[in-house]
Amino acid sequence: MASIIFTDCPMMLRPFHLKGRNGAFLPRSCVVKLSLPTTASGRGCTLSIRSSSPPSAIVIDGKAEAKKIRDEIKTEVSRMKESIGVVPGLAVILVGENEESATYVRNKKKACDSVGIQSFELLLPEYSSEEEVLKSVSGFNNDPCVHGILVQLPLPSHMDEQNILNAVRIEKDVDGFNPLNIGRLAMRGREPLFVPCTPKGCIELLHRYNIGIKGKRAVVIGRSNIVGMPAALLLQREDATVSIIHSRTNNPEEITRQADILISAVGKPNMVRGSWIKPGAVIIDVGIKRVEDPSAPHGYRLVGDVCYEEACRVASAITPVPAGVGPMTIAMLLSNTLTSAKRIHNFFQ
Ligand SMILES: Nc1nc2c(c(=O)[nH]1)N[C@@H](CN(C=O)c1ccc(C(=O)N[C@@H](CCC(=O)O)C(=O)O)cc1)CN2
Ligand SMILES: [Mg+2]
Repeated sequence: MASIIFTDCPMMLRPFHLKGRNGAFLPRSCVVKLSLPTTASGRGCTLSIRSSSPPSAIVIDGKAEAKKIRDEIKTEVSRMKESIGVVPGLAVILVGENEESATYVRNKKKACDSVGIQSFELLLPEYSSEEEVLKSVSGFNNDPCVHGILVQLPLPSHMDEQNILNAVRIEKDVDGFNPLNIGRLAMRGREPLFVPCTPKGCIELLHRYNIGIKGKRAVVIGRSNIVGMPAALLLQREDATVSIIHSRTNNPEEITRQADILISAVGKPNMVRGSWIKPGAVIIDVGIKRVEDPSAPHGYRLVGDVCYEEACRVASAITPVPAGVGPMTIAMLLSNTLTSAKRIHNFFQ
């Protein structure tokens, strides 16, 4: 069998233009073996191409970073338990039967279990009144075993979400959604007690990959209270020059093309095309949507806001969907809960 190796591929063949047997794009640096049909002499031929491809984006592995953070938290939780006999506790309130929310709540409970944080789950029916939810929040506010309280969003439409988030004691507001915490995040010289988990996870990923923020041009797509707005505030606190794009922004691609750091959090699959991205930019994709795919295990695939294959060719680094920002959200929730327990019990050794 013949084997030809090109060390400097003349065709500029980029491995990520090729798909492997499982249909996934091949990684940047790999050896590609091409099997050619059997020749008249009865001997087949394999071409091995070692590609010297131009750089493609580094994949920011949120799942791996989240695992490292969970391991650190687990150590701290057991140290706290051994030293002062306190186990951090997280209360999660889920109202209604939203299937995705139920999955996130289950995942949060599993994550708590995995690091030794005690979790208290309260499932309320869809038709609960706002007063019932407020009463539950108040119960957890006064429960000494609970150091963090989280109301899973979205809430059913008959409830005033803000009223309920306002009721969470700021010392236990591990989601960072209480207006006092958000207000402090927006003010120079003030520190919030907690920062919302998803934006905090985005910034943590940038730090962990040594991606500088100071002086950079950052663009955030989306202005939600949960992600877009706090992400913009956080980037600003890190001395980036920040622009926010929203549904009324004209020609968003002209603005995104100026971004050194682009965070997208709108939930519109593949909205951000390769042509929207400045070469070498860092892309943090917070969007996550289920897209029907009969060939996928559950009949759907998770797709981000950013057209991943196109972006990989332009950006210097990118978070995948799934396994990018999502796992960091839960890791930051555990981290906030531990911080809260330490603060409440003055455990600073
Ligand atoms: N009270 C809150 N409600 C909501 C928040 C929040 O931070 N606090 N954020 C989102 C949902 N969310 C957490 O609640 C969340 C979303 C996604 C993930 C995640 O790990 N995603 C995985 C894929 C998971 C899957 O298979 O479906 C990934 O991206 O890899 C975690 C948490 C809205 N509500
Ligand atoms: Mg979040």
